[in-house]
Amino acid sequence: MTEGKAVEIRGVRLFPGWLDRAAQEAMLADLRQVAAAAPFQRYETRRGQRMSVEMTAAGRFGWVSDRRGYRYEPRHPSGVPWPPIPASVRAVWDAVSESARAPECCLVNLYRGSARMGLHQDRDEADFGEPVVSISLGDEALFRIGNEERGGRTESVWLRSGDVLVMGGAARLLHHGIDRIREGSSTLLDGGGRINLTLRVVT
Ligand SMILES: O=C(O)CCC(=O)C(=O)O
Ligand SMILES: [Fe+2]
Repeated sequence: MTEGKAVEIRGVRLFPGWLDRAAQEAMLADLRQVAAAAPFQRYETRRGQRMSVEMTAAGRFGWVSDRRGYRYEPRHPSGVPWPPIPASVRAVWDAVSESARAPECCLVNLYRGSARMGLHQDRDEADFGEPVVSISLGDEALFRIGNEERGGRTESVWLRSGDVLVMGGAARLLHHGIDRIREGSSTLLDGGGRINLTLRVVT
């Protein structure tokens, strides 16, 4: 782990290049095991649209979506419990979250091709005093940061492989999303694409 200095954008703290290449590869190996136990899925929304991002999770809870809506669940849709959060991932939380609690969910997002994530707030958790910690692996992604209210001006920043970002404090409920991935900008993932991890305290 290489400790860089934080850049702040609207209170979101970005640590560029927090993980070096070897640490990224080790984390990816851990995530392959997570995905073997709890395979990636493209969830349906309540309105019946398939999300472009493939998802899985680790930890006590995983975030899922289907025709009943979205929520945290203690099991993968197949019925198996989510695998534990890898120690390599947990170490990042311990280093940057400034939280006294342990993360209860590591949501794993896989972006391939034209996958994107629209502007949204992370607000399915019980305690907004706890931060969300995000880790980027693989292709670069254009991350858009908005406001607590809907609408208004936004700012964008490219997230690169190994970058870590913390949305906490006054920035916890800012709208954010991924406009697009720069395909082929990283060689980390076989077959290209980007994995994003978000660590959250759920209860
Ligand atoms: O992929 C990212 O960097 C952001 C993911 C995100 O906002 C989420 O999973 O809630
Ligand atoms: Fe989010």
